[in-house]
Amino acid sequence: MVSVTWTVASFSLSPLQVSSFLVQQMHMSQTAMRASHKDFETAVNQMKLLKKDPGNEMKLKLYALYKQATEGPCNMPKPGVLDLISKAKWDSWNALGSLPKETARQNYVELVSSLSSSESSSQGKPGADSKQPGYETLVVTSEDGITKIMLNRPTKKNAITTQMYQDIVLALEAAGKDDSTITVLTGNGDYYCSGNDLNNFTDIPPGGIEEQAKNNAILLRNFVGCFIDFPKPLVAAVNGPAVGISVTLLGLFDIVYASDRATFHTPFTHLGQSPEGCSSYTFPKIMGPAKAAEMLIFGKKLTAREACAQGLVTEVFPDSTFQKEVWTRLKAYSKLPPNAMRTSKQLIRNVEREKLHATNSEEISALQGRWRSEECTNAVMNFLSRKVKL
Ligand SMILES: CCCC/C=C/CC(=O)SCCNC(=O)CCNC(=O)[C@H](O)C(C)(C)COP(=O)(O)OP(=O)(O)OC[C@H]1O[C@@H](n2cnc3c(N)ncnc32)[C@H](O)[C@@H]1OP(=O)(O)O
Repeated sequence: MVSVTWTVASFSLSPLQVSSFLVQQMHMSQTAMRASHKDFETAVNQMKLLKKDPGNEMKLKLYALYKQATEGPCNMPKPGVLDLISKAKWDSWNALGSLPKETARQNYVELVSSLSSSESSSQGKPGADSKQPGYETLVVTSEDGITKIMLNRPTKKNAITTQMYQDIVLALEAAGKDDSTITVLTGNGDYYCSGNDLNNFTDIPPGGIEEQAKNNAILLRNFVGCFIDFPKPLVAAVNGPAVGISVTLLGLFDIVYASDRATFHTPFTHLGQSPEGCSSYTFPKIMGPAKAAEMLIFGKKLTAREACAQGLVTEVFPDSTFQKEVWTRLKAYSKLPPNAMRTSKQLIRNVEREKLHATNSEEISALQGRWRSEECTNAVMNFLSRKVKL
């Protein structure tokens, strides 16, 4: 797939953010010393050396300032509303109005300089997203008969990128074949997972939204299929709030342990979308049709205790002792005879395996329609431009 992105001084831009910051930029440096063309060139090169992605909002600001500094006020026709990326670029640049080129240059230089210094001062600090060799955004460890797959984008609430869907599939395939007896999925940081990374929708291939919907459908079918067919006991350690697909998938796990800080939220309607992860089948079966409808159609958010009362969660632990209690329990389970555990899991799953795959297919064809809809496009745009927070 060729992703439609912008490259400004080595960073690809794929966001939707129209920030009032851009307007503030117009006034920010009017009294500051003017940056020379050489300072500007140095800043452009400095951007190439940054190790950390500065985030979509910042990339948009830089894009707009760069264009203003090099070409002057926005002179392009306004793109159509469905051309999300071009529209966001246009909005950002256009918001700079008649900001003089020299001021834009100065603001660009200051912004890059602040990025460089915050990067050098935060190097090695805990809490930042870190990359493990092999996987971009997962940490996979195997110990005491347990393979742990940890989502590792804490600064983005562990939102699942396209790459991450593929990495999770690879990690599950490997875990299914390794020596461990139990596999655990969990999140790093304060969130378990905030669901699909909504920026995935801005990565538009040459064939446009149609092709994007087809690619997402293939990705999702394979991803959910892996959970349906996972051969060993699969446990979710829900360490914090869970949103979207990270909630719906829970119906395919064998055990779900949750911190009492966790919440369970499936805002599909708000996003102009429909349920996935086989939840249109598993949720009514687990909690009854009325409770399932309130979650899946109306986006009702459940606390951990409510989710437990409704059968989606196996057990809730106080957040302060969550890790200790869960891992002690799992270590004991991992010593049980592995083949007997696998056989029992397979027997339970075989009863409804076909039904689950059929549900997965049906949900995905409904979603393909949703992804092409204006309701979905507008909702995603709203989130990415921060007009609403779910
Ligand atoms: C291709 C297969 C498709 C499968 C479809 C699946 C359906 C779903 O999963 S639907 C659910 C999608 N998820 C959401 O709608 C959640 C969106 N996020 C939020 O509402 C909020 O971020 C939050 C409630 C999760 C957290 O709010 P909080 O104020 O605590 O933190 P923020 O400042 O908003 O987040 C920090 C940082 O993380 C970015 N981020 C968080 N979640 C997502 C996400 N799902 N997609 C993209 N980005 C996300 C957020 O933008 C912030 O980034 P910046 O620091 O760069 O602003």
